[in-house]
Amino acid sequence: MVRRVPVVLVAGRLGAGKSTLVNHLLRRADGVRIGVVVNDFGAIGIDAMLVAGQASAVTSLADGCLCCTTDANGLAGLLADLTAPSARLDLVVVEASGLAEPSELVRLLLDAIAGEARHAAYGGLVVVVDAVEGEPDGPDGGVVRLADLVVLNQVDRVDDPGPLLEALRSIAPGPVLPVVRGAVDPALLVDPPARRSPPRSGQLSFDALLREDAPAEHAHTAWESVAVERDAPLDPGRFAAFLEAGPAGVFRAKGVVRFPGAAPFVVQTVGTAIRVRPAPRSAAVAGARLVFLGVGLDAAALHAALDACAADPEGPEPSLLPVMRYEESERLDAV
Ligand SMILES: Nc1nc2c(ncn2[C@@H]2O[C@H](COP(=O)(O)OP(=O)(O)OP(=O)(O)O)[C@@H](O)[C@H]2O)c(=O)[nH]1
Repeated sequence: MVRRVPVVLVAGRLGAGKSTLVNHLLRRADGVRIGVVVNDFGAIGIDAMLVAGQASAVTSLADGCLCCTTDANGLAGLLADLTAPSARLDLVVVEASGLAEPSELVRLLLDAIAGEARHAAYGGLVVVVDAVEGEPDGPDGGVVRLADLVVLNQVDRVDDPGPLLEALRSIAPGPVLPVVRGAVDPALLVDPPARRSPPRSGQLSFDALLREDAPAEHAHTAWESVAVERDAPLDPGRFAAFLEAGPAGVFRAKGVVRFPGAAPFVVQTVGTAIRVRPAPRSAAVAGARLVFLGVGLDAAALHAALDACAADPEGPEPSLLPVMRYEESERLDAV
């Protein structure tokens, strides 16, 4: 089965806690092999030094701001190396300098995925906001509006993070996670090895996700998952519109979906980034099996939304175009 390695961008202003978050991910990796690209502004490479020794692979772009790196041998080349099957990494985290422009970083990453870094997948833009300094109406507001996941860090340093949390939730398109010392569970970003496909060929990891759905075991972990199954095919247009709208609180979604008159598709989303590919033969579904990961999920609303995506059983076969727009190329070697 084709395997792509998610690449997560971690941005946020100076001192927000990006390095702390990356280090937390590395410490909590629990078997997940993480590669880190650190973008230090200036040639000293302090941040790279601070994460070195914990990551499976650490690479530093010490020559300046990551968003200025546009040559093919820059970010794209690095990501191509780190996500190659031979590197055997599960996740790559790019820690941007506090000076990098996140929208440019996302563009660079997507260009890299479309080009040289063909084994990479978009893993999301994580924006770290400092609970003391963060002002959604200030400079952070613009970045927060782009984030697939907002991490409200340093909540231990304020008496009541509630108002800022509410303000961020009102402008962020994705979930907002309040944490101390960047304590984000890596399982929110990537499937942990124990939950990945077992050796039996073709079985999909979301099966394991359904089984091992127990995020509450970690006190600091505030994310949750909701599984939705449907017996009847979905309408491609309605389902695509549902994903494009970005269901409230959802950071990642994955599963298998069937549309009228077509073989099943594997669907994966990070924020509003959607990827679709034909499902392996073993993934037989009559309608849909989906798992949503996020913060503050409304299970009833997700179930109702999927109900509203049902195809009209009496109607003509709908066009697959709204979904096929998101089909990823199958030019990868099977790995
Ligand atoms: N009290 C408290 N301190 C924190 C927390 N998170 C990070 N810090 C501290 O805040 C300072 C800045 O954290 P970093 O992780 O270096 O921030 P950064 O965003 O990587 O900073 P730059 O690399 O300069 O952009 C460090 O001294 C951390 O130890 C937190 O949740 N609570």
